[in-house]
Amino acid sequence: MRQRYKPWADDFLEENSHLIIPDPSKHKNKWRRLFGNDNPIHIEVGTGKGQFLIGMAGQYPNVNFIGVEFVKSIIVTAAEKVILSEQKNILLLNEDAADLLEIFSENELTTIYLNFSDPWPKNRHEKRRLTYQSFLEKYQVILNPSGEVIFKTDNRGLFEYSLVSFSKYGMELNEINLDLHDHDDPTNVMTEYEEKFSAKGQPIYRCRARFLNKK
Ligand SMILES: C[S@@+](CC[C@H](N)C(=O)[O-])C[C@H]1O[C@@H](n2cnc3c(N)ncnc32)[C@H](O)[C@@H]1O
Repeated sequence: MRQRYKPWADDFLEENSHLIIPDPSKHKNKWRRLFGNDNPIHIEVGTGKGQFLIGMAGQYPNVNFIGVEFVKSIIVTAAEKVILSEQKNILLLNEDAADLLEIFSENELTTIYLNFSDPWPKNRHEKRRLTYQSFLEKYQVILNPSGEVIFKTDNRGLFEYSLVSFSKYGMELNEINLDLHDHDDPTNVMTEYEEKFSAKGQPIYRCRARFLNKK
């Protein structure tokens, strides 16, 4: 995702620390307190510029949404959009998904969205894919027993890899969709990448996956 360098990004982060939460491990097991309600928590990992999160927050006002994005300049763009949207049920974290276990406690989340995750097509980069086993291990801990991972992508190779990775890990696969836009689904909130790729006529793949044996 291309972004301009934003030299003022650090100041922006500091001024908006109510939205882009610094030192998030302090809130481990206390995220609902920060939202000021007892609603379920859904996170998007690799949230990009925030379009999906804002759309979902509007559609589901009784859900707390958290976007995790490790590129500072991108999360600043997402934050600017969240501020304009005036949605109160969104928080953002400028963090690496590799650190999710430091940020969320066991069973704290209901849903993890992986939208158009970077494919990392080279074999030697497999460990960076957000559906690699080491990430699944983290998702398994922080999702509650009925929680699920919902994965959307335009990338056939990453989709196939991820279905295998989920299955090998013993996850239950549900609703494997090979052309999400084949029919109108008014509940589907499009991400920036989804808009771009579906406008080019590319099929969008989606699946839902659940951990059967929660540790
Ligand atoms: C291809 S973009 C997709 C953005 C958005 N989800 C969408 O669908 O439009 C992937 C995003 O994931 C972020 N990302 C990749 N790996 C990450 C990680 N380990 N932790 C946090 N963010 C990550 C990238 O910086 C990038 O913004």
